[in-house]
Amino acid sequence: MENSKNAASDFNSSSKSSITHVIFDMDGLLLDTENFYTQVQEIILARYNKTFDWSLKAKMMGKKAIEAARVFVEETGIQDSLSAEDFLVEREDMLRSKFPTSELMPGASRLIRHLNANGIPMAVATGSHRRHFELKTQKHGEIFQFMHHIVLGDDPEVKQGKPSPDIFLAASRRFEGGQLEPCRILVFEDAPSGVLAAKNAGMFVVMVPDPRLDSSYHAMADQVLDSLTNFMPEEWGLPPFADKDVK
Ligand SMILES: O=P(O)(O)OC[C@H](O)CO
Ligand SMILES: [Mg+2]
Repeated sequence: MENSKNAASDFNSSSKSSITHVIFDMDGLLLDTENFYTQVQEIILARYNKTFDWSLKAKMMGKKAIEAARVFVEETGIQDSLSAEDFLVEREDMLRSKFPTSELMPGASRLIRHLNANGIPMAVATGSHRRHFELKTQKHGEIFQFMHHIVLGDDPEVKQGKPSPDIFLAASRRFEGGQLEPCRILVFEDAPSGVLAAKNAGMFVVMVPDPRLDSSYHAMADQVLDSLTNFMPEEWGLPPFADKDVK
């Protein structure tokens, strides 16, 4: 799938070289946390003799917790037995025990360190709320400290979760100098809702999807990679990796 859609090559050179700032999604992009949600949701659905699949996963991932919960109970038809609010309560203990074990996705550390070393301002925009963010990043303070700021799903400026552009526009406003032209921002995302949110904000998006996600979702992204390790900064006018930067 690497570079299976390389729309960067479709852009004129001024667009490609206009990137000055980067915004990262977190779950499933920087951190390998999406499998935790999948495992827990499989367990809960099994109680109702139903199976969790990737068509449902695609509709939930990237969203704020309550928005994803509503999708879960409605799409599976269990809303009369389990409300969205009760679903969140039910999964909480399982998630809280898993999140502190979160690992970085391949290539995340290398890319963040490279952009930081080259003075590229970075932010995180995640649907995760504060309590979950703290648990997930417990082991990764060293990497997240390179972010100029972090916008969370329960931030007051994020009225609606992804695919609304709210979170990316809020992240853009908080860079030095205020709101940037959207074409200067490159977003990294794994979720269909997140890619759409970034496009709704007018930004460029590199999608790094799970291979189980239906490829029809790739069409929205400007570039699709099978791993952050395959990102080539120079395709976006950003400084290239030096040979010494180990993947
Ligand atoms: O992918 P993120 O970082 O926006 O997180 C969203 C949810 O918490 C998980 O899908
Ligand atoms: Mg994500």
